[in-house]
Amino acid sequence: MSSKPRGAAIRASTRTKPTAVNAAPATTRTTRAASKTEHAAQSAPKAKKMTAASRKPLLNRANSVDARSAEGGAHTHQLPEKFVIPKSATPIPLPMDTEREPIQAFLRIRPQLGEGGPSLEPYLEPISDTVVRMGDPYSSPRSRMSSVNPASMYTFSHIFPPDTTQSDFFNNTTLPLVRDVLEGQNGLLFTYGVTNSGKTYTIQGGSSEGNAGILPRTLDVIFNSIEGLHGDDRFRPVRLQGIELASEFSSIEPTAFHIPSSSPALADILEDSSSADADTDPTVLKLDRNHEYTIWLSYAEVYNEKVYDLFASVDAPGSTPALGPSGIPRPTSSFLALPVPSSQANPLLLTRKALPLKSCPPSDYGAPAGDGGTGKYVAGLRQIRVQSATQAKALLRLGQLHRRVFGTLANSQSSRSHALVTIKVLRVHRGERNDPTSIQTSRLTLVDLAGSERTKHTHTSGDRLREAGSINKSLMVLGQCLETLRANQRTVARSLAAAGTRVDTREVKKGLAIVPFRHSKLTEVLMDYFVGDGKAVMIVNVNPYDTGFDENSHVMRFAALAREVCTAPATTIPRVVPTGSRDRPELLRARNTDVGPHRRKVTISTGGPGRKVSEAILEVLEEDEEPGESDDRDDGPIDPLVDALFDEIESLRAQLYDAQVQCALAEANTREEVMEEMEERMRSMEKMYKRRLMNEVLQNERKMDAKLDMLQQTTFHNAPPRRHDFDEDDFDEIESPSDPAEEEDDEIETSLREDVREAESDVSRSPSPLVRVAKTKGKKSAVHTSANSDIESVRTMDPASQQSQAYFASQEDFDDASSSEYMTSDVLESLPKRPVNKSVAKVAQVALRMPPSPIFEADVKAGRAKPRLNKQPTRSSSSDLALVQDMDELSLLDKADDSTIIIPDKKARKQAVANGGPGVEYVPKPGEADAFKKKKRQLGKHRTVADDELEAMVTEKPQRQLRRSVRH
Ligand SMILES: Nc1ncnc2c1ncn2[C@@H]1O[C@H](COP(=O)(O)OP(=O)(O)OP(=O)(O)O)[C@@H](O)[C@H]1O
Repeated sequence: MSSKPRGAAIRASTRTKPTAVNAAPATTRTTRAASKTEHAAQSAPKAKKMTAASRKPLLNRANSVDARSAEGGAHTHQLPEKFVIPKSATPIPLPMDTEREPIQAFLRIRPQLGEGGPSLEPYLEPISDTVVRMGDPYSSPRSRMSSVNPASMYTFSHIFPPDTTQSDFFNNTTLPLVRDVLEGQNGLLFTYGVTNSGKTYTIQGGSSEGNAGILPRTLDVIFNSIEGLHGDDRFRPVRLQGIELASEFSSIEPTAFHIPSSSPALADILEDSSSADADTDPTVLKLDRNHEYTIWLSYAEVYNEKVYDLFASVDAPGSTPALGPSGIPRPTSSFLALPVPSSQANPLLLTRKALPLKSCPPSDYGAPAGDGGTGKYVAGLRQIRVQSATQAKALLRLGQLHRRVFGTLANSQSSRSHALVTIKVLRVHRGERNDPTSIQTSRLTLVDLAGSERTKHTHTSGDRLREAGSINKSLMVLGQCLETLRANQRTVARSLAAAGTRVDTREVKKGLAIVPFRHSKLTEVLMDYFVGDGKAVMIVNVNPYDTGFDENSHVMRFAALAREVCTAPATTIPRVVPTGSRDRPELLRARNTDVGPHRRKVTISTGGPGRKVSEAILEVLEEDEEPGESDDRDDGPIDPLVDALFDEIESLRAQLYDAQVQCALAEANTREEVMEEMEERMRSMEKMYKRRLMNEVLQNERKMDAKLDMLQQTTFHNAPPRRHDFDEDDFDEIESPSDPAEEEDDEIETSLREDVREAESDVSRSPSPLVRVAKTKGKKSAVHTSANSDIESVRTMDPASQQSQAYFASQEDFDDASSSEYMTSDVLESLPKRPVNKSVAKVAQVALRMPPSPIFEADVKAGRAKPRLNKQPTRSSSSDLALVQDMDELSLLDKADDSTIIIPDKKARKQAVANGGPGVEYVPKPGEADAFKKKKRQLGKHRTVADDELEAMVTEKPQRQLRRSVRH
């Protein structure tokens, strides 16, 4: 074992050289790091040489904005105004600490994709390149449901607008970490955000050219940079930091690929040709060429609070090589090579085993035995050596396929597990390649966290609910760890400030809170990055058009919290688990509710444009880690009570969700019932109004017919109208609905009765000849007086009324019965009030244009009546008179008119004479026919005479007949 602190010295000398990319921040950092490492080199004990990532004080790095602008400014596209980031006048100061480095939080805003929805307003507005304002678009004033302030400001290390290219994003967030890992430092990068916010796109990238994410770019840059510097694989990494002699299966050679069987295999179904190498990143970092590098990959997922190896089934070397559809050699997997069963009855059973977490032995860190390690490793996680970026990408694709197989296929586009890709770099000086103690180990872990959505937005149940619960729990624990770390760091800072340089660190540490890393597998795996050394970068992905404003606000608050946490040497102290809590079985039971293998069926269905649609039914068996396999040594703070409380929170969350679902269902049911009731009501109302309308139409028709009859009688009949023709019974007949079904509806009946009452009052108000007949029976002496007064009143009327009055008055003069009061002005006035009256009014108007009856004319000629027509001449009074004369002749000559019938009216005459009292007798006028014309009664025949028909009948027919008579 060499006693020279060569590793540190070489690192220092390497890092003084500026790299080709991102030179400015590298220079700044290198200078300080060099002096620190030189100092460390002098004091570092020999044993520390095994520790690849020696604890170096990290400095706050320059924000990547400068680098970005130095590269010529990537954001040349036209952005929506909201996303044009103004140059910040006052840069937001990041917390500076020479001993610690805060977690860097970058915000990436997802663009609005053509998702078919309306163009929405984003609720994020960048104020500067580090500050963003977030305002709830749905709450002004503040929404009842929203638990966050309507508008909040959040500060990030840098904000990347929606049009940031993958290349820019990588250069400014991940490239410094890649350089660090190649230089021996650990790094952690994790994406955080709600579902569909672009986390996977950021890590893995899109399918089109130039859209490769930070993971493939990282691999490209690493292999570009170590070109010609590959080491051998005599040693391999174990655990977190350890190294051991490599076994023969630790790497996959290009020749180790084999051709799959001829029957369709899972791989054929799952293979996504779009994920082929679309593009590669050409960036090359300048490295110390005295070193050799070997790169190792591991791929784990944390699903339902269990850790699984996504490379678990990758085939060992010696298999037949295989080529993927894109022509790129690919590793194979015993799972994916399995042929898909043709029958659905026998699903393909895949089994995988959860891996336990164990504490790293102190020797891995070069610490003396008895000292606790700072981190945990996944026991049994395969670490595979890769020799090219292509090979590494193919291997990762394989892991991704495994993730898909075991993931939620129903939710295949969404990550339901946390995926952790760890790239381990073993670096050794060429001159010391045989000395395992001189090998440096560093690792970069890229984590694609599952979406932090709330269950209520994803309508999850069953397995999905379980997944969501696990995701939320792990993220919640992560947040609480960060919160506790921040609080502890503040406590330490306050103690240091208060006590000056002389402070008992043991006393300070006693006052620190326990960081609850062990309450979630995710935080347990990542613990080393937070309490050990290295650098952590958090990428916050946000979709500002997403409906989950509240969830995004929580993400932003989480980011704000993370930015205040510094990654530093452990601030936690090992605590002995309280003995009492171990004896509390209910707490332990609460913690181990998920014990036992979990079985679920998965249907994989793929296809699409240009691809065959295939389906495979799998049964997935997820076995737990062996009891006792997990490292439960009291090397870290753990309190079962806290664990139980976390579980309680989860179960309460599930209950809350259930309650919300119940509420939503109840609300939906109530809405549906109300809707149905409303619809039923609407239907019955519609029915009722239809019936009512029909009744009204029928009623109007009857009324019109009755009034037509009445008009006909009063126009052509010289005898007093018979009560039978239009009396109360007729109205009763009109009133009472003929259809018994109509009586069902009380409302209609009431309405009808009102209508009829109105109609009755109309009728009673109108001086109907029939009514008057009833009233004036035996009052013949008054007839002429009344007639005279009416004649006088005509003079004061308007021309139209005068015309009607004149006509009826002349009729009255002519009639010897009490027909003196026909339709007077008040009747006509009342006509337009109701539909029935409108019709009657029309009839009346037509009747006004009718020629006077021949009987009336006879009276006129005999000088017994003075026609008002002469007194009140109308437009065509002379022609009317001529027409009347002609009609007189015509009616006498042509008795075969089919529209009228001649009936003797002896009875009516007799009645008139009888009514006239003693001494009254009927004197026929010269030429007067002993008959009257009566229009055929149409009432009972259900035939309605249209207005125009009636008019034609009344006006045109006589003219036609007149012409005929002239011809004769
Ligand atoms: N910056 C971007 N530019 C273009 N498209 C993007 C961008 N970010 C995300 N997308 C697209 O948005 C969709 C959702 O992204 P992605 O799957 O990465 O979300 P996610 O946060 O990983 O979701 P989940 O947590 O459910 O896995 C994808 O179709 C992706 O291609």
